[in-house]
Amino acid sequence: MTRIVSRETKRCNLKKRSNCWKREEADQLFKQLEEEVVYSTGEEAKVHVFGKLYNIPRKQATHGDAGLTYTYSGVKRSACPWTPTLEYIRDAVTKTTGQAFNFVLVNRYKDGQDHMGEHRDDEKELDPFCPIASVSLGAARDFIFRHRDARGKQSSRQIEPVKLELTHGSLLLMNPPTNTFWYHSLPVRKRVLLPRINLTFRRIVLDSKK
Ligand SMILES: O=C(O)CCC(=O)C(=O)O
Ligand SMILES: [Fe+2]
Repeated sequence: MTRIVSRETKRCNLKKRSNCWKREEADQLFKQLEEEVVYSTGEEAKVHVFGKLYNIPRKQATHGDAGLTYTYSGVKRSACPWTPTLEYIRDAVTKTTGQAFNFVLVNRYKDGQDHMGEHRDDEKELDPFCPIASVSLGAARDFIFRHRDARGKQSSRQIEPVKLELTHGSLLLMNPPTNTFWYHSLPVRKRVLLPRINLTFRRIVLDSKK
């Protein structure tokens, strides 16, 4: 695992393993996920921004233990059952990290036009002591972290963003308290023509189980 450093090392606590899965295995996992994952439609495929509903610029699915729900961008999503491939990847991530996960958010970007805006994974139902484990398959994409005090023109501090490339078969661990102090985004990359699937394994505290 490579530790990713910034001047704010203690707070931007990331670890990356580029070759968690070899090329052939990663190809196979991508193919299986394309067959198994059913992406949200209707209300669940939208986000609330300042009281309005918008289509998200990618596809999303949520899977996890029975009964779990997760509110993301103002829309509540319930977890579909684990598929065999998601379970297989989850178990491999648990073996590598020593952490148990009960939920995964799947994001599918059809090409470089699909993206994710700057945000923190700071939902109240997440276990604050558990890292978020991000598995990437398919096209490599840039992933950018910006410190909360260094965003926008009127920012109070000058802290360099942390830029990573998330490649096919890689695993990125976002350890606490990264998501308290750093925002992250997956920007548009017009030259990327191929799809990418990202899985973020999370631990939801069971109080939020309904
Ligand atoms: O696609 C990615 O790598 C980012 C996913 C992400 O930030 C999220 O699911 O919250
Ligand atoms: Fe995120």
